[in-house]
Amino acid sequence: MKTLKIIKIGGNIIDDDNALQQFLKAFATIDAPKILVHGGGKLATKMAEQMQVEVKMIDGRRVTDLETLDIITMVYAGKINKNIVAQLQANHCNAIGFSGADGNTIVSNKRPVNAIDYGFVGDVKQVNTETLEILLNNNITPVFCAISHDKNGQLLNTNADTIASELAIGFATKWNTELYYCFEKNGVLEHVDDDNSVIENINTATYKTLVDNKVIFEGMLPKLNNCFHAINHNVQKVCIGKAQMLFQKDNKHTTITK
Ligand SMILES: Nc1ncnc2c1ncn2[C@@H]1O[C@H](COP(=O)(O)OP(=O)(O)O)[C@@H](O)[C@H]1O
Ligand SMILES: CC(=O)N[C@@H](CCC(=O)OP(=O)(O)O)C(=O)O
Repeated sequence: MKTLKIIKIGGNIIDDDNALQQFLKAFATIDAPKILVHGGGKLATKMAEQMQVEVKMIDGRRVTDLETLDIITMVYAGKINKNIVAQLQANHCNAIGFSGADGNTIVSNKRPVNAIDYGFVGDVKQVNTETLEILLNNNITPVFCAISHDKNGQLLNTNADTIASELAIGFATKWNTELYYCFEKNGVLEHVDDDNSVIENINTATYKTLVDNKVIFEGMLPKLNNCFHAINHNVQKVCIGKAQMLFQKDNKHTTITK
């Protein structure tokens, strides 16, 4: 089986021009099939505020009305995605930008309205890998933003961590798939302010204890739920940490196991 690395980067890299440049330079040197997934939530919030559109987040998810959907489409699929693709091209990595609508790669259902109406937010129902495999087999690197579609003409906002885990699951039966979540800390930490307190391995049982003891909270909860979703659906390797974990062998990070 061929190995595929799916790498997700969040706000800490995207919002910092130098960090992004450095990361993309290093990413371009990965001489193996790879997919980059990027968020951009912080920039979308900034843009919405500048345009005086109300920002509403519930449990880390953006309530996405039509105006907000326009903003996130411009920011995620436009500004951030195209900038990353251009910089990868400058680093001799042949990249192509994707939303889930492109090549019908990620189909989702608009989240049903229960207690909360999230608006135009999509829950992934299907990942189509055929087009992506043709690109990967020809040394072309897909770059995904956090947008999917419903196959009826509607774009939907889908969390970037979820896009990454669902893509990984979509590939996992045919490829040896590795999923890497890069964020601003060295991994899941025993003490959130101490970057030296990395928990090197978390499994289903220790995860429960860490949540019960409130060691893990806020944004880390949905991120870890995505990690376990992936590891329980054939994804071979799931890691969380700083981007350096990809490039430096002895860089401490967290590995998720069943
Ligand atoms: N045990 C923990 N270790 C590390 N970070 C944690 C932990 N518990 C909660 N967090 C929080 O989770 C955040 C990461 O989630 P989030 O902000 O959603 O990431 P992203 O960079 O992908 O947007 C960290 O910045 C930190 O504040
Ligand atoms: C539905 C939903 O919440 N979507 C996210 C998508 C962007 C994202 O996930 O960005 P980060 O990884 O940088 O947080 C949002 O609009 O904020």
